[in-house]
Amino acid sequence: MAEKHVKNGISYLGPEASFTHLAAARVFPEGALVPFPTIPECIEAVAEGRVEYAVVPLENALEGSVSLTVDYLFHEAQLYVTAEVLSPIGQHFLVHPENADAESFEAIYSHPQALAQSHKFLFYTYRNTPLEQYSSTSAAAKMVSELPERPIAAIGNEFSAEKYGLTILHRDIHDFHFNHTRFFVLSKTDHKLEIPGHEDQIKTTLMISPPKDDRSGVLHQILSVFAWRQLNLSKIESRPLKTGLGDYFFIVDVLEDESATMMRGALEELAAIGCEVKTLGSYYVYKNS
Ligand SMILES: O=C(O)C(=O)Cc1ccccc1
Repeated sequence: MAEKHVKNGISYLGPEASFTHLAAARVFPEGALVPFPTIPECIEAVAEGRVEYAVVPLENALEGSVSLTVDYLFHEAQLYVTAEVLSPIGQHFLVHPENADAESFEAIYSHPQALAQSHKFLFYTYRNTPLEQYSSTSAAAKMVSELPERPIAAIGNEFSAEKYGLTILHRDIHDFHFNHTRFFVLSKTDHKLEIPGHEDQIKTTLMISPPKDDRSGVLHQILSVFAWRQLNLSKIESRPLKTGLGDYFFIVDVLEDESATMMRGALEELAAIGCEVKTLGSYYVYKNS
């Protein structure tokens, strides 16, 4: 098992029973999982060597990228992706059992992604109730469990309901059925987590900064590097470089190992056309049920 080799623990966005905790438990079922209150703190813990791995949410099928994670990986830390965990996400409306019959709620707390994923339900059912952003779904659930005297609610998963003794007042309130989140398992060293049960397809994530001269057709040039080599892309996204309006870098997921001949050629050619490439490494996908 992977955790036999994990000496120093695994950071995740806590507290217990967050979606990130469930993702971390998929790849490290018996690992020393250490909760941190924010995503940057999880990433810093692994960058500074206080833990060996960090598990962080990267992208949600309904809401898109978690920009905090993407930007931190690009601007702040040189870390590698050792695995991806793909988890189905079910959002529920959680209340303290003492408030299960409340007519209305003072406020609804959750992680911004969870609030956004449940937007339609909240709009049609609790239009006049303030929505309050919280550091994670499980932190919101924990808080609701500690304040029975306040008629407040949290949005989170079934495990939070169980762990913190909450009642599920409304089940499956996320707006679209296909609600999945991708999580990255990060490390300071470039390697693949290889434990039983991964998907066959290998992936490589690259962060590509185009040449500074802003010449026309540069995105086309970048894409052709992959196209003529028949390297399939499963994602391309632009993020601000934060150097000026209109300056972007591209996050590209390629369905190939970075050590493959075609990939090495692609990386060389990207450098030759003036791109700066930060590779996050190659990894397998682990599906969570
Ligand atoms: O808040 C959590 O539980 C997290 O782990 C972050 C998150 C929030 C919503 C969907 C997926 C991950």
